[in-house]
Amino acid sequence: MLRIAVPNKGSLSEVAAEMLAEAGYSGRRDSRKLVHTDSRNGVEFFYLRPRDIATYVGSGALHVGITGRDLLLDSGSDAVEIAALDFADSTFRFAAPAGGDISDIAHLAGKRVATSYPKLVDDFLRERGVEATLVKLDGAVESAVQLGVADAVADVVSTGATLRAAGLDIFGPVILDSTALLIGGPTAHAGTDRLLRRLRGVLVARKYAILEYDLPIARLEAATEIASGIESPTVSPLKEDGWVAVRVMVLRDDANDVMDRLYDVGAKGIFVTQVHAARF
Ligand SMILES: Nc1ncnc2c1ncn2[C@@H]1O[C@H](COP(=O)(O)OP(=O)(O)OP(=O)(O)O)[C@@H](O)[C@H]1O
Ligand SMILES: O=P(O)(O)OC[C@H]1O[C@H](OP(=O)(O)OP(=O)(O)O)[C@H](O)[C@@H]1O
Ligand SMILES: [Mg+2]
Repeated sequence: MLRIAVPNKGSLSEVAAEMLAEAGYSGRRDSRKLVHTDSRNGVEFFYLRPRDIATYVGSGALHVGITGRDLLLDSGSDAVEIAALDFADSTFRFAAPAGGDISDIAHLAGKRVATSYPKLVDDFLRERGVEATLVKLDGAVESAVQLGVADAVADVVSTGATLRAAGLDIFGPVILDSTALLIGGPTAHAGTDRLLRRLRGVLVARKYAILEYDLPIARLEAATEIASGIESPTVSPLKEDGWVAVRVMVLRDDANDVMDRLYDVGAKGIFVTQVHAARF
């Protein structure tokens, strides 16, 4: 069985569970359950704290796992990235009181920096020769400055709303661009490729739609320039002479714009349908 580590709590857990369900796996029904076997698909899910997932996978106890790049790097584990999963995008940044005297990483020398990701921050500052004191907190790091336990923070930033509310401004270089990942470790398993193909299928199904239209064959070049598809459009003859039916994948976000442009080059009966699952 392929042994997969999945987040049991926090912002990654729900999206990861949805993605696995869309990929055809069964999941736990009871949120207190720590292990779930999907025997039909030959996989066993272990529900673990996101922060611990890289440790389990890096040690070889579990074959693969879903976690954030920031958590992977902070763990110091030997686990490696297999694929990005297109959710939980964030940046990892320094922030300090707006209008204060810390606006560059050099200003952190001798200061206290609060973070939940001490290895990530320590590695970053050490490489740049900045000696600061790290204050390790579990969460809600943005409050550390107001509460007087730190002079600056290093934390996950998505919209920036949490920092703004705490009166903090981002400064310095981006420490890391993070996203949710499928990670792997030293224990290879033949089932990993199938899992990856399924997860990629979910990403494609979420991102793309199927566009179909009829077109005078003479306009085919112009139309395929507008929508060229992932590989190549499928072109079938229509009963009416000189016309073809075209089927092509388009980015969902572009679908309406592409439809307008195809209409302008003479396409008729243009419609878009949703992709429910895909394999590439
Ligand atoms: N607001 C956010 N937007 C995008 N990704 C986020 C956000 N907050 C946390 N993450 C990502 O989620 C992962 C952190 O997982 P974690 O379980 O700590 O989430 P959490 O929601 O902070 O949970 P907890 O409340 O237990 O701290 C990291 O990879 C981090 O980059
Ligand atoms: O830039 P924003 O969109 O405001 O999001 C960033 C915030 O989201 C996460 O907090 P979370 O809710 O996970 O709380 P935590 O700090 O206790 O982990 C993260 O740690 C930041 O605090
Ligand atoms: Mg958090």
